[in-house]
Amino acid sequence: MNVTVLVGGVGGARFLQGVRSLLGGATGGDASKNPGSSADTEHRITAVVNVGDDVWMHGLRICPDLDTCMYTLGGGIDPARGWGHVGETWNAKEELVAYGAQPDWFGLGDRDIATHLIRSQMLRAGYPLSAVTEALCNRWKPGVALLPVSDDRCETHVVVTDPEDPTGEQQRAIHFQEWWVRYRAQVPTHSFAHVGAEQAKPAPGVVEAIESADVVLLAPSNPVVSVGAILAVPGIRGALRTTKAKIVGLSPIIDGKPLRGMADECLEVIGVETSAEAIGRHYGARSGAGILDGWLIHSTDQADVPGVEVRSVPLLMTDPEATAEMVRAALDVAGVNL
Ligand SMILES: O=c1nc2n(C[C@H](O)[C@H](O)[C@H](O)CO)c3cc(O)ccc3cc-2c(=O)[nH]1
Repeated sequence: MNVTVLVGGVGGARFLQGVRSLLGGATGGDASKNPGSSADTEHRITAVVNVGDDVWMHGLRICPDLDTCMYTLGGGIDPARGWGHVGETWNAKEELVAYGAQPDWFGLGDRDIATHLIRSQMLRAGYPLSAVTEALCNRWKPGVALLPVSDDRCETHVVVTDPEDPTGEQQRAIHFQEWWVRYRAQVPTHSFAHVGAEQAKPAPGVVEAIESADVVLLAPSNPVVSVGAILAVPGIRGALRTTKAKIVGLSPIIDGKPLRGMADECLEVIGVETSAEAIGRHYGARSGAGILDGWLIHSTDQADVPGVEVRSVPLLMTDPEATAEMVRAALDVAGVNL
């Protein structure tokens, strides 16, 4: 069975652990990566990963969502932070601060820098991000195929009231990372822009992964800056609207609020209420103008999403096994009983 998952940051990576735990994590034909499964139960898992958070910093290209998925599935993630390496040190960052180098508000770990050096070197040599990601995954062996949604630059920038402007009247666009890390979204925020989206194309294999899937899952990632940024790449929404696969989303809202991250701040900016129902309606039914066939919500939330089958199950990703049960429920809504 082919399962394709649209994922963003920390929540998305945790969700992928559950998908891999349930489906064994072969990435197509290589049973050695999936010992114990026979060929006929081969499952292919493809993650289409957000690149909207990607940023050039200190001359290095940083891809937070791809790296968080790669480190989480590869066993190198710092579980408390949810990003970056476990056992990380920060000497290079301290040296940069000593030089007065800006930005000084972004945590570049020494081990993490090796990933960015390899990636930046390969990008400068002309390799597309998808090839770079494949090369990095040869080391980390995530057990699922990690595809950037696009090889093109398609960064999320945020229009805010300029915190440096004493009059409080100036607006300016800052990179998502500055909004997220430096300001923690605590500045008056007006809109998001997916810079470069108009010219961006889906990366090789992405449309194919959606069109050839038996099931497409929307991870419980941030619906605006993760899933929304993926949908902003021309061709993605069209592939979702035409695939024969059932599309099932999982709500990132538990008990009316996001578990981590700042989905509520992001949703407020685009005028969507922070509720399982509002997000389900925001994604919309595929029988209408939207992309959902099914919508999983947490057991204590309610949602009526016209044209979409709603199922209420525990959505707390306490460990890969609990997440695997969420995935099982999502596949069941898609009509796949494992
Ligand atoms: O809150 C923070 N998040 C940091 N993150 C997380 C990142 O901002 C977010 O996880 C994603 O962009 C949102 O999903 C990093 C992720 C990386 O891959 C590399 C470096 C960082 C550094 C920080 C940081 O200093 N502070």
